[in-house]
Amino acid sequence: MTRLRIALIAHDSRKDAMVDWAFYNRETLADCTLWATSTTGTRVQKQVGLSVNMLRSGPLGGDAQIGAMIATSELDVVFFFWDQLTPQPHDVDIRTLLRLAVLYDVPIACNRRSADLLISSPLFNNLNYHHGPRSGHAEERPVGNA
Ligand SMILES: O=C(CO)COP(=O)(O)O
Repeated sequence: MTRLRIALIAHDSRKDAMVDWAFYNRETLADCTLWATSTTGTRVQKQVGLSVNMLRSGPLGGDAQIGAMIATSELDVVFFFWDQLTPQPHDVDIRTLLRLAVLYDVPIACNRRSADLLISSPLFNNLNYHHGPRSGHAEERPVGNA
């Protein structure tokens, strides 16, 4: 079975939650290839002991790198613990990442309970297929399909 390719991202106020969540799910995550924005990834690597491929820090382009990886089918799942109460200087990059995840039908969990549901889903280990952009859109479904 090919390893799932996962991105981990957390805003500062959500990093403790990400570390806690990654620790709880460390056995599952250890079987995946992990990518992360650098501050998030450094904490997960040091505090959980998982091996993480580091991208740039979010404000320095890390979210944009993850968006580009989604567009080139290099990621299967994104866990993004997002702070909804603090303005982010790189908000435009964050929105691009979210837009591309939706466009490319890549599962993305933006809070802890969604992350819990996603990682515990019976479908989790079968997420490394890719539809390509727009495939979920009604106008591209075969005629006759509900
Ligand atoms: O800003 C981020 C996501 O938008 C996260 O970046 P860091 O992991 O480098 O803090």
